Amino acid sequence: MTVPDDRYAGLLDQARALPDRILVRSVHPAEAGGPALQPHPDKAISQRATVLAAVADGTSRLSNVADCADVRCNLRALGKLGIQVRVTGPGELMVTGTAASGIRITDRTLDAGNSATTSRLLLAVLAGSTSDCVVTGNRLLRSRPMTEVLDPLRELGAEIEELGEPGRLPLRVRGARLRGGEVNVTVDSAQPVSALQFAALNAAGPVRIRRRTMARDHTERLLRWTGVPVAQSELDLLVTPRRPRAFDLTVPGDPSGAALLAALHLASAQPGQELTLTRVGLNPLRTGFLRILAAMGATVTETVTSQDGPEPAGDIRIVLPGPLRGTVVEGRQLVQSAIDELPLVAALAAVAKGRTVIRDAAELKGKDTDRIASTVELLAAFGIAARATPDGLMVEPGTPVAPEQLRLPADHRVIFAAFVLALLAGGGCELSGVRAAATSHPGAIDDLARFARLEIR
Ligand SMILES: O=C(O)C1=C[C@@H](OP(=O)(O)O)[C@@H](O)[C@H](O)C1
Ligand SMILES: C=C(OP(=O)(O)O)C(=O)O
Repeated sequence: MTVPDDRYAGLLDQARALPDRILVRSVHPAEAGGPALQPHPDKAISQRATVLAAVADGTSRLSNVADCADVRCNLRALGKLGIQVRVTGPGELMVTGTAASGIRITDRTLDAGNSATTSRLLLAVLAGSTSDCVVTGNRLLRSRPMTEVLDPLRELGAEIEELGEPGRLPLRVRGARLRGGEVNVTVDSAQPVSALQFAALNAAGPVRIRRRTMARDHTERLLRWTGVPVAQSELDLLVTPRRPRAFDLTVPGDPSGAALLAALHLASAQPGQELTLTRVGLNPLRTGFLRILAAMGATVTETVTSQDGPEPAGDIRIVLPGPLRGTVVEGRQLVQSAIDELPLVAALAAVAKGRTVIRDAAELKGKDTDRIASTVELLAAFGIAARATPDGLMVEPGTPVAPEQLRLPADHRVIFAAFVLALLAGGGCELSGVRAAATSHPGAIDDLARFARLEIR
């Protein structure tokens, strides 16, 4: 996968093609007391904020927008719907919203690329519009399940036709007048809950969304902040249809990006060496990785320094006083709050004292790859015994040994875990397929270069 070459390329901050093959030569621990690091901007909030701006009343200004392949696909799709998106500086966008009836399609086929979030949010916005479009994605995305979004949208009256395999993209959406009512989300995932909130904005009456797990609540926070009534009672959300106000948002740093930097640090640091990360989103529904690190023996301090937008943000300090300990990661809410970081947990578990078990994470099977299988395979490539279980995996620690050459799967989260394992093994490992890191984080190789000597092949 390459960073899509479109009219946003070259304009946002990190726009450039990545190398596909790198040699991790050796580890060089970050200097003691080195500078604080700032993770890349949050992808999940960037995705939601751009779609929200597209349906808001007026022109919104977004800063520190994630420049990654998933967000580019999202922007390109919005462009095809006639939404005016102007890049005004690195990571800065001005987006002028259009009422559902004002969508002016320039191309009926919207390609979400690799991004399930983009595809699911688009399906919801289109379901209540006056347009007739096809939402599709790349080969990986076309194999991912869509029924968790399709079924409740249809209950609200959406007209969606499956053009390929049942329950998969490509899907044709003929815009319809959606009704209000009650819908159930029967998976742990945050995406259907977000999608249904977007659908509710344009429904004929309030929509109650019943879910079984609290997961990232960025959409509810953004909607409330832009004037849409979203009431919560226990796990249920009640969304009253309303056109959101235009807004001015600075996207915080990505907790997933913070997790990568933290894992690279822990894989290379001397005991007692500290890492400080700044301007990170500290939404507790996203920071489960920090709680898992604490359970593994790290000392983690979070300090909220800004709460003015819809999300808390601040600094994270991490220090590992002694060796990592194995842990049990379980419980749907904890798992959801660290869902994208579980491959990193498994990588660090390779050198922990004692076994690590991850449970309640069956959802990982429906990501860019089956992340349970690909994480187990990755660990095996480094000589670490890991085993897939029906809802997670088990890691028996050992001594990671770098394979001379390793072809990585097209899954950014597994690639990040490979970077951590390459450090834990002390380097000496050529990794190919690393370009897919651009899905969420084109700067991932630069992050790795802070902790290792690299050669671009
Ligand atoms: O809502 C989101 O932005 C996301 C939610 C998670 O997926 P699920 O909602 O399918 O768990 C996560 O894995 C994905 O990276 C982004
Ligand atoms: C799975 C991910 O995103 P999405 O579901 O949006 O493709 C991810 O970023 O790890």
